[in-house]
Amino acid sequence: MASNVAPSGELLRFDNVALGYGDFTVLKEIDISVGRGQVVAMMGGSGSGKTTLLRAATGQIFAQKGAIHAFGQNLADTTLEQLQQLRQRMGVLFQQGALFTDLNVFENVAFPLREHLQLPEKEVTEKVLDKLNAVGLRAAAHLKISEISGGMARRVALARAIVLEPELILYDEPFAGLDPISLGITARLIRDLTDRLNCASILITHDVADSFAIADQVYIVGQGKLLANGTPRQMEQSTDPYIVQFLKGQPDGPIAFHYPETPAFKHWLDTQGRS
Ligand SMILES: Nc1ncnc2c1ncn2[C@@H]1O[C@H](COP(=O)(O)OP(=O)(O)OP(=O)(O)O)[C@@H](O)[C@H]1O
Repeated sequence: MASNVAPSGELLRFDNVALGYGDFTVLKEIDISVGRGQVVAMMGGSGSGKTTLLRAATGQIFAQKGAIHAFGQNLADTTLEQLQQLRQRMGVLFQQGALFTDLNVFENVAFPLREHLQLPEKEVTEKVLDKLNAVGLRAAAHLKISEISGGMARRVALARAIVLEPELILYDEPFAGLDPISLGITARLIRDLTDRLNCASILITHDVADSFAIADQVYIVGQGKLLANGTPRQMEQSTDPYIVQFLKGQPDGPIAFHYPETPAFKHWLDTQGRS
């Protein structure tokens, strides 16, 4: 029983976890702990398994080995109903946080409230305007999605992700494709929302400068495992060649450009008659 109870404030925990698809293991020996009030950056090269970590945190895939606890509950031991209840305590912001184009800004943000809660209309209005205010778009509530910019659409998607006041918010590359100013604003916003909602935020990101400016903890994955974790300052002081290459964006170093050849690839190549 004791192992089922999260230490105070711990919202997500990975213990010696291996993750993958079928018999393919993407990551192994992963230990992660995310506490209330923390902003955590998950970094790593392309294909290193960042999205896979996010899928595991939301129970879309399960650990091949080890245990994943969200809100103190082992995800592998939950019923589908329990898993859905846990997911309601999470907000997920995908890179393409698709908005409903036939609904205006207000109705997009109101959507999860109407789906999950039976609230009086006055309360819906209050909650939606409050979240739109938090992302600086209160006065855009009436606009159609076709009338707002791409950067604004991201912020509407963010307001929608937080409208149910999740305890854990997962962001898949929240900075991708943003200009430097919007990027800085979005980073600040993630920090402020985390503090204001007293939730935890996990960001998958490639952006070192802006995520380091707001993160409490950084995890770097690569070569099938967790390469490093610590505060941004500890990462900056690392002399590990992989970390140095990753943080400086250097083309030459231990990070391979080529996707590794797997048995499945070799088998496919054989069937092409080109081995
Ligand atoms: N549904 C799937 N089935 C099989 N393999 C998958 C699946 N999704 C991802 N993979 C493989 O898992 C590995 C990690 O992919 P993942 O999407 O987690 O990487 P990532 O770090 O998020 O990459 P990027 O930064 O390029 O988005 C890759 O080798 C990928 O081919």
